[in-house]
Amino acid sequence: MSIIEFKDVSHQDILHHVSGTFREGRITTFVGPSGAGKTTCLKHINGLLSPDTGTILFKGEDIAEMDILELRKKIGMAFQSAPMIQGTVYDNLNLPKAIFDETLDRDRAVELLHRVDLSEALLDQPVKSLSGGERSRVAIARTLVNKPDVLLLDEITASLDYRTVKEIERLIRKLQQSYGVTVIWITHDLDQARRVSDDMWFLKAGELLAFGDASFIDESDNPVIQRFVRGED
Ligand SMILES: Nc1ncnc2c1ncn2[C@@H]1O[C@H](COP(=O)(O)OP(=O)(O)OP(=O)(O)O)[C@@H](O)[C@H]1O
Repeated sequence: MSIIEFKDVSHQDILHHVSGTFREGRITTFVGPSGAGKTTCLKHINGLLSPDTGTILFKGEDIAEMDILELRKKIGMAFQSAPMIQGTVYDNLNLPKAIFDETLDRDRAVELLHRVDLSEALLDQPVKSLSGGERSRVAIARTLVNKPDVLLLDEITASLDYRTVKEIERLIRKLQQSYGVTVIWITHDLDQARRVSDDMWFLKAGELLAFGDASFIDESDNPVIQRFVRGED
């Protein structure tokens, strides 16, 4: 079943009549050349950007009609450059609650750290003392604070070393399998996309050329996709 659907979405000169679905409980990876519109699509899903024309449905409801803060409770987002505020790990995990004038229980904060395989000893550490991999995990834990149905992740493993990249990949899979969360993410690494995707969306120059089961990336007879796979684009 689809959890999010784009219906004929256009945005400035960046996205052109994009129509496609994201299946519930799956990991979908955006692939395609630089500047294809991947990040722009992602930002449309949690209302950071709005379509000029067309509609985006979340569980059948037009997100333009939804309360934006409620939408962002249901759709958590972490960027590569996940902005961390100065302060402790707890301060950062508390941010999504603070937006609603609420406070995150410390017990819940510890539980979130465990979910991303971090020790509770980190809770009162300043974030600036963390390694890149630990920061990525805190960024992911922060997206889980409001128990979202969907996680949006943009390039969260860029600039991490190979071993840490693999650990974060395992974590993404674990979150999907253990909690049934739908993951929609972007990576520039096609091998990584193959390793971690159930589904893919292939974008080129703002057009969605293919979407669905990830196997299409290696089986497509579309010359544009074939060139991308050969590393020629
Ligand atoms: N705020 C903006 N105003 C105008 N153009 C923008 C804006 N943001 C992005 N663009 C342009 O839109 C196009 C798509 O950008 P986007 O970042 O969505 O692509 P992408 O596929 O994520 O690229 P990359 O893989 O390089 O991150 C690019 O040509 C970019 O220069």
